[in-house]
Amino acid sequence: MNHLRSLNPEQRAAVLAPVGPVLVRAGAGSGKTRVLTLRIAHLISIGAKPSQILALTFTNKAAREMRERLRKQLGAGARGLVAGTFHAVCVRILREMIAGRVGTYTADFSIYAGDEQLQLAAAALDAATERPPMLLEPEEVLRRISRAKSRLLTPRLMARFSPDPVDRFVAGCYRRYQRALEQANALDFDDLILVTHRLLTEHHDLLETLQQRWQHILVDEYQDTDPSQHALIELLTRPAHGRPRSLFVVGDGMQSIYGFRNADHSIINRFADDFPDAKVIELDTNYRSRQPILDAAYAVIRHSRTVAPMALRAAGGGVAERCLLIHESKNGREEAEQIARSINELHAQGRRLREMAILYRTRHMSRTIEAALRHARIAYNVRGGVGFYDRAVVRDVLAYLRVIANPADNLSLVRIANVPARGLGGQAIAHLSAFAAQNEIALSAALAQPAAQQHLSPKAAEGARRLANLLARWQRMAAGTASPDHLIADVLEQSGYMAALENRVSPEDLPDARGHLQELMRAAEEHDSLSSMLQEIALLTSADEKEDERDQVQLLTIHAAKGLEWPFVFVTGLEEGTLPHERSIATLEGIEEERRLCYVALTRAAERLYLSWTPGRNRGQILKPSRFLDEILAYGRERVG
Ligand SMILES: Nc1ncnc2c1ncn2[C@@H]1O[C@H](COP(=O)(O)OP(=O)(O)OP(=O)(O)O)[C@@H](O)[C@H]1O
Ligand SMILES: [Mg+2]
Repeated sequence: MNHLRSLNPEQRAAVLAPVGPVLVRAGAGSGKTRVLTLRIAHLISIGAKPSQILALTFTNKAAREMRERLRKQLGAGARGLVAGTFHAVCVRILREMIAGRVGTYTADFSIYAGDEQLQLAAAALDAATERPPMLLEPEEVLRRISRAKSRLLTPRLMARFSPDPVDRFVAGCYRRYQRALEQANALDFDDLILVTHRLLTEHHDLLETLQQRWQHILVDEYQDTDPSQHALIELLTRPAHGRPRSLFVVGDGMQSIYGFRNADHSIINRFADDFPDAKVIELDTNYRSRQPILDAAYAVIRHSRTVAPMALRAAGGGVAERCLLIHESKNGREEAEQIARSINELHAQGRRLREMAILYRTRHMSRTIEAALRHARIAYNVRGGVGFYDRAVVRDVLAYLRVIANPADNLSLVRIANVPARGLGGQAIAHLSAFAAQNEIALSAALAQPAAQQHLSPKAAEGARRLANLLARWQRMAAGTASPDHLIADVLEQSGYMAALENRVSPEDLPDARGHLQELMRAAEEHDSLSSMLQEIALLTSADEKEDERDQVQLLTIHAAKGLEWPFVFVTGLEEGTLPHERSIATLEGIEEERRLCYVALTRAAERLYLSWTPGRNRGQILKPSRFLDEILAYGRERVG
């Protein structure tokens, strides 16, 4: 492999390490992802079939990039390799293996996220018979359920072993929430991991099948795995048939930023304890950033109390001037205008817009920046804005499709029951739902039952019959040869949705809404089956969206910037209350995570890092510069003085 020559000795040692548990632990930009990709090429060169390799990444985008790189290196030799997110891989496993083994689930289960989860959590909370020990919002209930799931706790274990009385109360909600999910033949995101884990611990034959299928597992961004993901990896890589555990993980404890999603950054530190024969390799040369940028990152992370900070050495010499610029503005608008000016300067010097990124702590901060960029006529792309699939009309059509694919999906049916209006108002739906619950059938099945229609108004009964007939028609189409885009066209036409679109959206949004529906059909053309289309959409996360090749400045949250790099990076909002975020300031754990987040932000830059702050971001309040900014300045003074 001639690309091995371009590696430094530690990187090469990692790529060529004997098969076994290997951890590459190293700071930002030290080539971890690159080493992981080359490790795959190495495994193939020593006889592994691509189809025996499973690469787990954090976003679909990262997975796509990995497949691209391997295609370049290995050509057709990379075919069959599975690279995907934990969730995507678990969906594949579950579609293949869940039916008949976990409750009443079938292979066509829906995946519930966001709103749908919240609705079920709210219903589970409402149905509680005991009084909660404190005022609880559905969001908080959901957070606690999610946390329990990430630790592989069932409702029973949560009720029995939680030291916290609130958690013991939530365990009851968790049980009801889970029952509602199963009735809808639906899983939430955490279930994808949890249920897969349960399936594989309870069915040894299935575990063996998968261990046979994937003999080598690699994980990027390992610091952001949660305990359930870790347990799943441990299970899948258990030594079997005399083969050693082939597990190759790369990560950086300093970049652990998904604590709010239950990631546990101590997992990476325990690797050598969990796998006593592990080989641990550290890399210390940074190939991405110039030294002053790395010094700024170190100035922040060296104060961490939870990770042992490592200083980073820049490989490249070259100019190290004007790598770090700090700017104070009067308010957020002026900060944004200053950024626009800097971008125009760089652009005038011949740099491309896509070499620049603007990072911010919270999503809403993009609004002011967007206004300034529009005003300065600078092309930009907001990653993770209101996603295409979050738009109301798109979600309506998807709800139709989900009921067609999974007739038990009650929430989706409720969404579209009266869209367009067909006499099935709130009361009719409540009545039908009660009937469905009593008879233990799905809401979609209740629609067609004469006994259920008896107590409806004639108009509602007629609406229910019509909808039931339509659903049956579409289910036949989906089971037959109709392609997903044909099916969507038929749904829009026959349901009357298209004709009634004017009632659904305001006149000025109408052209956009039509455009979105067309776009959805285009997306559908790329799939041969309804279920493959729905699956891909369910797994899109805000961090990944389609790559856009146009020359545009990239706008994104720091969280979404993980693993990426640009020559010029603007990190905005270095104020107390913004970064660190005010919500996190009160606790040590909170500040620690903000510190790591800041480290991630700073280490995205290769050539030049622009830091900005303003005391006047929030009206009626004067903000102080971020402690992280103070630390960067203090470190600079220390080194000069
Ligand atoms: N030995 C090397 N020689 C030249 N360039 C390298 C070498 N190793 C890595 N690089 C380059 O350095 C940059 C950072 O590499 P990579 O993205 O793999 O780092 P990373 O450790 O995964 O970073 P992060 O922690 O941000 O995910 C990339 O542009 C990569 O191509
Ligand atoms: Mg990486």
